[in-house]
Amino acid sequence: MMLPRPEILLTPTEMSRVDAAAIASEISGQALMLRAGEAVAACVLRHYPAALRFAVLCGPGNNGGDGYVAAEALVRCGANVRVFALGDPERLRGDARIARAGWSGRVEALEAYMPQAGDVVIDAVFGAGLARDVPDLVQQAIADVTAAAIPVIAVDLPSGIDGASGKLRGAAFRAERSVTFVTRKPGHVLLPGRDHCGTVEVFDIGIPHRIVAAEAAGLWVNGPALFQSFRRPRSAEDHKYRRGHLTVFSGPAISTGAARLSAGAALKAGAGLVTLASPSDSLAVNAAHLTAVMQTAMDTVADVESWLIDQRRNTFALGPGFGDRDKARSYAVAIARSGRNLVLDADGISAFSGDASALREAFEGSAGQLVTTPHEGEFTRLFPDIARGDGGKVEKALAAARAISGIVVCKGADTVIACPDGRAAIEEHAPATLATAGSGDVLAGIIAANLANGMPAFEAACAGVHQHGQAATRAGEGLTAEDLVSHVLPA
Ligand SMILES: NC(=O)C1=CN([C@@H]2O[C@H](COP(=O)(O)OP(=O)(O)OC[C@H]3O[C@@H](n4cnc5c(N)ncnc54)[C@H](OP(=O)(O)O)[C@@H]3O)[C@@H](O)[C@H]2O)[C@@H](O)CC1
Ligand SMILES: [K+]
Repeated sequence: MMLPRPEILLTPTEMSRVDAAAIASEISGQALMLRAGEAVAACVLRHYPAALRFAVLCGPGNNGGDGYVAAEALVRCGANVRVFALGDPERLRGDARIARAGWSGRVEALEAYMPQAGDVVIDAVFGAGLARDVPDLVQQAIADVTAAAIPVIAVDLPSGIDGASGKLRGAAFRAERSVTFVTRKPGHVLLPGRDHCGTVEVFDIGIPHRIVAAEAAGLWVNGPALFQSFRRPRSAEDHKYRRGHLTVFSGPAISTGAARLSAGAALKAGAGLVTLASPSDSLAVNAAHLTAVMQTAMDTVADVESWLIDQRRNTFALGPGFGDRDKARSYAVAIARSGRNLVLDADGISAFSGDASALREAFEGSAGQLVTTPHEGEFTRLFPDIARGDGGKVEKALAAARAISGIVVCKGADTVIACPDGRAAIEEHAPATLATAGSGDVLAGIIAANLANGMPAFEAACAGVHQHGQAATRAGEGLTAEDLVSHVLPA
C-alpha cells in the first residue's frame, strides 16, 4: 500500500515516538503488533508457497512479538511452523508477552534450531531495538543459516543491522525480503544495511500519517519529490543569462580534463552559459577541446575579483583537477565575499583540509550558497574529528553541514546530502558504473548548473545526485565520464 509520502524515513527512535503517540491516541499497541505479524505471515505465504517448514526465530522484545503473531497466523493457514527463542520467553513483557501467549505451539531454544533443506527462516530476533553487537548465539545462528543457504525473511530489519545507521552490529542475516512497518528506516537504505535487507516491503499497520509527519525530522530517500517544485520553469521568453552563468576553474595544462567534464555536464544540465577560467598555460589545451563552453584566462585572485564585477556570473565550480591549494583557498574566499554560489569539489576540498571553520567563516553572512561534494577520503581530510566519531553516515553528514554552514554531499553508493538546518536525503539508485574516473567532476558540474538556475542549495544538490544516477542508468554498461556527460539532462 502506498503511503502518502513514501520517501520519508523514520529512525528507530522516531519510530518508537510514533508508536508511543499512536498508543496515546487510543490506537492499541497490541493491534499494531497483530497487523505487523500478520503482514509478515502474508508476505512469506505469498513468496514461499512451497516452503516445507517455517522456522520463526524470536528475540526478547517486540520484534520477537511480531514473530509469535506471524507463527500463529501461519499455523492457522495450515503451515508447518517451529518457533525458536533467544532467552527465556517467560521474561517477555507487554505486547510481546501477549503475542507469546497467543502462540499455540512449543517454544524451543534458539540453539536447538538446525537448518534443513526446505526451511524458510523468519528472523524476528532483533529489529528497531538492537542496541549493541548481537550475542554469540545469534552470530552462530546467522552463520548456520547463511552456510545452509536458507531463505530469510526479516521482520522490520535483518537482525544485526542497525536501523539508524545501516551498520553491521557483529553479524547480520542476509535477508531475501524484509517486511517493515509505516516507513522504511535509514538502515534499509544506507550500506551495508541495504545489501542485507533484500526486497523491502512497507506495510501500513494503521498509524495515521499525521502522527508520522509530526515525528519525521526531515530525512528522506532522495527523489524528485524533494526538488521538483524548485525546478526552473521553462519559458518561451528565456534567454541564456536567465538560466545562469557558471564559471568552472580549470587546472594547469597537464590536468584540464576534469574541469572540462564539469563544464560540459553543466551545459547539459541546463546552465545558460559556462565559462572555463583557465590559467594562461592551459588556454591552448582547453581551446583545442571546447565548443559551446567559453574560456577566459584566470591566473590570480585579482583576476577572479575583476571577473566577479559582472553580477550575472552567479555560480562557480572549483576543485576538479585544480591542483594549487593556496590559490583554491583564496579563490573560494573571494567568491564567498562576493555573495556567489560555489560548488567545492576535489582539490578545492583538500585546500581546506582540517580547517572547515575557514569555509564557514568565509560563507557566514554571504548571500552565496556553498555545496561541497567530498568522497570518503576527502570527507576525512576536511572533517577529521567528525569522521572519527561513532555516528552513522547521516549523522556525520549533518554534523559536517553544520560545521561549514553549507550543503555536504557525502558521495558513495549511498550518497547522503545534508543541510545545516537538519534536513538530509539518501540516494539509493546510483548504479555501480558511476565508480569511474571523472564521475565526481560530472556531479559537481550538474549541481553547479542547478545552482546557476536559481535552485536553493539543498534541492540543487538532491536534484544533481538524482540526475547523475539517471544519466548513468541511461548510459548503461561500459560507462566513462564522457558518456555520462552526454546522458545528463536538466533537473
Ligand atoms: N514501533 C512500532 O510502531 C511497532 C513496532 N513493532 C516491532 O517492534 C520492534 C521494536 O521492538 P523493541 O523496541 O522491543 O526492540 P527489539 O528489536 O525487539 O529488541 C529489543 C530487545 O532486545 C534486547 N537487545 C537489544 N540488542 C541486543 C543485543 N545485541 N543482544 C541481546 N539483547 C539485545 C533488548 O534488551 P536491552 O537492550 O533492553 O537489554 C530488548 O529486550 C520493531 O522492530 C517491530 O518489529 C511492531 O510490533 C509494530 C509496531
Ligand atoms: K529482525
